[in-house]
Amino acid sequence: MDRGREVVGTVVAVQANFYRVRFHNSDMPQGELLCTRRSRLKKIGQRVMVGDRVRVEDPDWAGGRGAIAEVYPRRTELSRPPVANADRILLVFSAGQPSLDPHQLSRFLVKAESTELSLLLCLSKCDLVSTQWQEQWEQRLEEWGYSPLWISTVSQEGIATLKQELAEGVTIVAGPSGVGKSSLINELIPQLRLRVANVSGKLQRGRHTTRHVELFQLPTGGLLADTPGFNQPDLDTSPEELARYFPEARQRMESESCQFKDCLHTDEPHCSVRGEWERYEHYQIFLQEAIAQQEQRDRTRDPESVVKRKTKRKGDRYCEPKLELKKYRRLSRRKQHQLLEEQELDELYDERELEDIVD
Ligand SMILES: Nc1nc2c(ncn2[C@@H]2O[C@H](COP(=O)(O)OP(=O)(O)OP(=O)(O)O)[C@@H](O)[C@H]2O)c(=O)[nH]1
Ligand SMILES: [Zn+2]
Repeated sequence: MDRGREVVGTVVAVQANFYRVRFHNSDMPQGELLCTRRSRLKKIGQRVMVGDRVRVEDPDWAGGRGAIAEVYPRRTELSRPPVANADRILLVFSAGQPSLDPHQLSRFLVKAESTELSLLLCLSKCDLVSTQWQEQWEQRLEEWGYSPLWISTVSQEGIATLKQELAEGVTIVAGPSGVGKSSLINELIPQLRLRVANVSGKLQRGRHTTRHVELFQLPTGGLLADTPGFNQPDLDTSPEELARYFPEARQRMESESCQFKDCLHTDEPHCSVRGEWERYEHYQIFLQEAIAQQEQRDRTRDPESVVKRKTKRKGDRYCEPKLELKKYRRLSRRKQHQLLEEQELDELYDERELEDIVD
């Protein structure tokens, strides 16, 4: 990969205008370089994200510095947390302490599904629950469309399997507070604890600010993003899309379509989704939320340009994004996030902190 004066690597952290780029070749003199972004990229508005594959020019191995000259096309892109090329979400929920809350689990599952990345559900602290309890939940989750991996950092159950699952690609860890994410990450990357303690509290603090994302190298291969950025399960999906994020609803829609193309699966006639499945109730609750969010969004932008208004039976009004404009709307929202994040990142680190990072 080292073609004279350029190398290709992965951005593992973004700190103000600096990028930590990691190289996987064993023949590199060292694993990482602290890089700036060529002004040409700045001019064309090319953003550099954690997870980006980049070409670095003029690597100065002795000084540990370089300059990013090119960002390769992204396979995937998340805005919250801002990570490029992520492959999967590792959703961690605790089997006991705190106990498994079906409603909260459902929210996180829907949120994870909405990223369209692959999803791995881990139920942690399984040392605290009986096999019988596990079997019951396993059956229940199967009906939801999921097969969980039971893990425990105490008994080590599932840890080896999990390591294999994560050995390739980029994984984003998500899940509510207290379920054992930190314990799990320390188990997967034993060096990390050491490293966090060594860097004068800097990374430690970084890990707990909502904007900071960092990719850690797993000893068995693969990269892991530990970020609290994903942990507020605000759904942020349109009412029309919501059903797609329930495997049970997807399955029903695949075997038989609803009479109306824009069916929201509430009280429409000949709906294939409405019915006797456990999480239908969750669907209805999330739908009300999604409709409320949609209305909120509509109020804050020019309704003419983005939505067409419709009147449903019983006079309920709701808004539907015009199809051809939806794409544009998405882009522009992403753009907004992007600008905001760049601005906040710049504000987050002052000059003195920058010097710390460079040291
Ligand atoms: N019994 C049992 N306890 C565990 C296990 N894993 C973690 N814990 C305990 O659960 C508590 C929370 O663990 P953390 O790793 O801090 O959880 P977290 O998800 O990182 O929490 P936040 O930092 O708040 O997001 C700690 O007291 C751990 O010792 C496990 O497998 N079994
Ligand atoms: Zn329907």
